[in-house]
Amino acid sequence: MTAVNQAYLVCASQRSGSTLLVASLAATGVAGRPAEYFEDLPDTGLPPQSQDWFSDYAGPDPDGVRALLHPAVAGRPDERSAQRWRDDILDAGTTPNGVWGGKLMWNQTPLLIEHASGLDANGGLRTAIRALLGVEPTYILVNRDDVAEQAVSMWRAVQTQTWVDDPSGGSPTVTAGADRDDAARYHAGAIAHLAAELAAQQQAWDRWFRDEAIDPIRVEFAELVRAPQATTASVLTALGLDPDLAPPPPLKRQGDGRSAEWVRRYRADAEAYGYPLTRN
Ligand SMILES: Nc1ncnc2c1ncn2[C@@H]1O[C@H](COP(=O)(O)OS(=O)(=O)O)[C@@H](OP(=O)(O)O)[C@H]1O
Ligand SMILES: OC[C@H]1O[C@H](O[C@H]2O[C@H](CO)[C@@H](O)[C@H](O)[C@H]2O)[C@H](O)[C@@H](O)[C@@H]1O
Repeated sequence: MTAVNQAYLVCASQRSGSTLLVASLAATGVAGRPAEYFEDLPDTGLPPQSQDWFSDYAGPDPDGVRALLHPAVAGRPDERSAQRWRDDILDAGTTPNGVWGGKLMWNQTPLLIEHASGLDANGGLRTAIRALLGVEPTYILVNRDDVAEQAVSMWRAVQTQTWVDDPSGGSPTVTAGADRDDAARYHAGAIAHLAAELAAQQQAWDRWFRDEAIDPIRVEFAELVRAPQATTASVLTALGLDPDLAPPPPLKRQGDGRSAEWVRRYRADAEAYGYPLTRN
C-alpha cells in the first residue's frame, strides 16, 4: 500500500471551480494527484448520470426536462473489496513525495462512508476519511457564491456531458461536440432544481465544518478565476509546499455569452416564480 505522509481534501459542490484548483495543484507534481475518487456509484461503477441529478425532480415539465438530459450509458457494479478500494485511491492520488490529494463533493459523502464501513470505520464522515487516509488531511473548501451561475453551468454540463475544457486534452471528460451544445436548451425549472441541490450541498459543508470545529482553507470561485495562479500559490503555501510551482491556469473557462444569457433569464424567472437565487 502507498505510504501517505500528508493529505488534503478539496471539498466542494459541482461547478464551483473545483477542477481548476485541483488541476493546478496536480500540475505542480508535488501536491498529490487530486481527482474525484468518490464519485462512482457502486451499482454502475460510474459517476452519476445526467438523469440521476433529476431523479427527485418535482418542478414543472418533467418530461421536457428528461428529454433534454444526456442519454445514460451502461456500467458494471464495482465489486472491489474495501481494502482494494482504499489501495487504489491511495496509489492513484499520491505523488512520490508522499502527498495525497483528492476532491470530495458533498453528494459523494454517503458513498465514502459506505465504502469505509468495510474498513471497520463505523462512524461519520470524519471517521471514514481518517480510516481511508491514515492521516488527518488538510481541508480546503471551494465555494461559488453565485448559485445562479453555478446552476446554469451545471444545467449545460448535464445536457452536453462536457464538464471541462482542457486545452491539453489530458482530461477524460473533455468535449462532447458542438452538436450537443446546439441541442441544449434553457429550462428554468431544471436550473432551479440544480440551484437548490448545489445550495444544499454548500450549506451541508458549512454545517459539517462548524460541527467538526474545522476551519478549512477557503477558496471562492470569483477570486480563483480572477487570480488562479496566485490562489493556487496561497493554497500551496498553506499546505507547506512551494508556492512558486503554481502554474498558469491549465483549464479554460467554459461559460460564454450563452451561459450569461441563461443566467439573466433565470434571475428574472427566479424573481417571478420564487426559484432559488442565493446559497443561503
Ligand atoms: N480558467 C478558468 N477561468 C474561469 N473559469 C474556469 C476556468 N477553469 C474552469 N472554470 C469554470 O469552473 C466551472 C466548473 O467547476 P468545477 O470544476 O467545480 O465543475 S465539476 O463539477 O467538477 O465538473 C465552470 O464554470 P462556468 O464557466 O460557469 O461553466 C468552468 O468554466
Ligand atoms: O455527474 C457526473 C459527474 O460530473 C462531474 O464530474 C466529471 O467532471 C469532473 C471534472 O472534469 C471530473 O473530475 C469527474 O471525474 C467527471 O466525472 C462532477 O464534478 C462530478 O461530481 C459528477 O459526479
